[in-house]
Amino acid sequence: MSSKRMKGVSIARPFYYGSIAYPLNGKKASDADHTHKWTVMVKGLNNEDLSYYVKKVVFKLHETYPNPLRTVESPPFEVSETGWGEFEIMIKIHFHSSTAEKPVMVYHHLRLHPYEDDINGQPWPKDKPVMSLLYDEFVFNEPT
Ligand SMILES: O=C(Nc1ccc(C(=O)N2CC(c3nccs3)C2)s1)[C@@H]1CCCN1
Repeated sequence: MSSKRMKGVSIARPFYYGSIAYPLNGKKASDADHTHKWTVMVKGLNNEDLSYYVKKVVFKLHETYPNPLRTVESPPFEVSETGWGEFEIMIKIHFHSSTAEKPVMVYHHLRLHPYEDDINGQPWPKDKPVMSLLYDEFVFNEPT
């Protein structure tokens, strides 16, 4: 493959972002009110290493969290916390200068609770995690 970047070509790279939340079910947390532990993340498909083109990811948590702006400069690009509620998390993905791409900003609504009962109508098991992951693609455009 030519090492010279071909003009007028777009390259799409898949990734997903979102959260996985686990009920604490009374287990220890930094704060007695915290009912869940959760992780918000940006991942490549099949655990692809995004650091080939992602330089860092900034997660902006709710302002009540200490140091709400969390910068992650190496994979895994994720932040784990405990808490009691659901809120919007801003995620800003920065690329290596070699890609000459502007940062990408996405918003994720942290989910701790399932939308409804389990798929077969049973109540959601109290220790079952809640995943909310969305698929997207970075599109790198070659200069024309
Ligand atoms: O929940 C919601 N907003 C939330 C903001 C922050 C939340 C949270 O969980 N935590 C703050 C964090 C800490 N507090 C002190 C030390 S760390 C643990 S929840 C909204 C309002 C109702 C519906 N959604």
